[in-house]
Amino acid sequence: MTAPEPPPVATAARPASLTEAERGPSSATTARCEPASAASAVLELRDVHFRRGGRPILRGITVTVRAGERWALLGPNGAGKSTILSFCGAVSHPSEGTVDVLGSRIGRVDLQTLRRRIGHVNPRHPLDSPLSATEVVLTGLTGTVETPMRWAPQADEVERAWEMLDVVGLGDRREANWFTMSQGERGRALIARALVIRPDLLLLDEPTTGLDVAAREQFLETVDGLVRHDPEMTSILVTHHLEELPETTTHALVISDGAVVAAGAVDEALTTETISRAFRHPIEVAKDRGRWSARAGRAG
Ligand SMILES: Nc1ncnc2c1ncn2[C@@H]1O[C@H](COP(=O)(O)OP(=O)(O)OP(=O)(O)O)[C@@H](O)[C@H]1O
Repeated sequence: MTAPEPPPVATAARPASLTEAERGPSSATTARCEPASAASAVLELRDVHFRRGGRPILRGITVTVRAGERWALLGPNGAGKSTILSFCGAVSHPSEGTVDVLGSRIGRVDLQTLRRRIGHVNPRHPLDSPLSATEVVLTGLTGTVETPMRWAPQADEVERAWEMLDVVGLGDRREANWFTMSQGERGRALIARALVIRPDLLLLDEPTTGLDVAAREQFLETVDGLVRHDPEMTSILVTHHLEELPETTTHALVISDGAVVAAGAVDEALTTETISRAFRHPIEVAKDRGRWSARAGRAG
């Protein structure tokens, strides 16, 4: 999945509405995630359709994410995960339907302002300079990849960056050079970068891509640790792999071919039936001590 890093300026005008034929199956394929608690909605997608070049990419996605929930977004290649994440990150608009992020309707508000409240962890962070871990985290405050010219952090901002490096277990790596940091350290530094703005919503876009098993486990521990640090944190983590889900995941949205297969409490949404349907292959889903696994089902 290759969700775009939020661009620095608001995006283009809303595309024209879809015709009925282009919309494809709507209510029939829509799984609604009913609110599990009275917590306020952080994100609401209602009957969202999206098309590219006339081709339907998303078909009737409806889901509500509430404060303090930690969602996983799963589905096979090309299912539409990046496209959904681009709405969650206030990067683009649906062709039809509504998206409310942090109480603001996408298409009616300045997206750049909204993005300042959203932390985005993208393991393909395109940094080309030998910034220190502290400097990388500080670029979260400027919303840039590089440190802007003539910008210098205030003392309290540096303190905040160090605090976030402590949270992700990199307290002793403040001066580490981006070029010499391991993939795992980079991933954790990017979480600190996302957290430095005190986001109301954290998006993790296939954050364990490229990590070896030890680094992956350390990364997942870090993600689980965020919940202890801030139990109210709302997050959405995108992955293809059930093994890459943090134990603290509370809900899941499973999509396939642009439509919802399952949405809701994680233990109900991630089952052998829903994952097999989404990936169009018999897959046995198991959960052991808080972690999920998947293996191809065998005949007999
Ligand atoms: N720029 C584009 N132009 C045309 N079609 C695109 C473009 N980007 C994505 N698509 C199509 O939109 C569909 C959904 O893509 P999306 O990237 O959202 O899926 P994904 O679930 O994130 O996939 P992956 O896991 O492979 O990254 C796919 O069929 C893809 O081919």
